[in-house]
Amino acid sequence: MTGRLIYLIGPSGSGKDSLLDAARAPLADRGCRLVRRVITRSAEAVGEAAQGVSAQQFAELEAQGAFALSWHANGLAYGIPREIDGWLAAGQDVLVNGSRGHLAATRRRYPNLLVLLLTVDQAVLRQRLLARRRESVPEIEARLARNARFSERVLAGHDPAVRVIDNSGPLEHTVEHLLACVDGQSECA
Ligand SMILES: Nc1ncnc2c1ncn2[C@@H]1O[C@H](COP(=O)(O)OP(=O)(O)O)[C@@H](O)[C@H]1O
Ligand SMILES: O=P(O)(O)OC[C@H]1O[C@H](OP(=O)(O)OP(=O)(O)O)[C@H](O)[C@@H]1O
Repeated sequence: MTGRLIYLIGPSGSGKDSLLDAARAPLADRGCRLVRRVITRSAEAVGEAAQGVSAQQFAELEAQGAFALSWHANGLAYGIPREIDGWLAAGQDVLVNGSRGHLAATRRRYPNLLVLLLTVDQAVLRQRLLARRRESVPEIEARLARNARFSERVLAGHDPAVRVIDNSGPLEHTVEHLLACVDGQSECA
């Protein structure tokens, strides 16, 4: 049996990286793999266990077929290494930090996708992005503006394959909710 691709999406600053970091050990206990993304972001700014590459290196990797999924957003290019297909074929679940903008394309390639949508109160979101200090203030404003294109469209569908996880409260609660979703428990709304 093939594994499930679990696609974690949500606004910039909603806590995707923090959640994946905090859930790393319990996910590993469940045999769920996390994949290291390839991003055209400078190594100092990466802030997650990602491989930083130049735009040219990214294009070369993409042309070589190194990515199972890739997209452009926020002035950056992001790639999900093709090794996830081997893990899925071997029956392992794989959780990736995904893109709302690339959701439809990801679904076409992985129809049985489980989508986890991480949300956070809008005011909290701005504060968290500013406190993170990874982007400049104009870049943060651009990321906040990008949200308007997605959140309602994704939520409005009432799609049972999209599970909503709120991260406005303590991260430990969000980790529990994530694990309940991965375990397929009914309290994962
Ligand atoms: N539940 C939480 N409570 C308080 N701060 C959080 C919580 N989750 C994430 N953060 C903080 O919010 C900021 C954005 O989180 P991050 O994981 O980088 O989000 P994303 O990867 O979705 O952009 C980081 O500074 C992080 O430490
Ligand atoms: O289509 P969207 O849902 O807007 O997502 C676009 C990209 O932005 C996020 O990455 P990035 O690590 O740059 O930002 P984040 O950590 O602040 O979410 C997310 O993981 C996607 O790769």
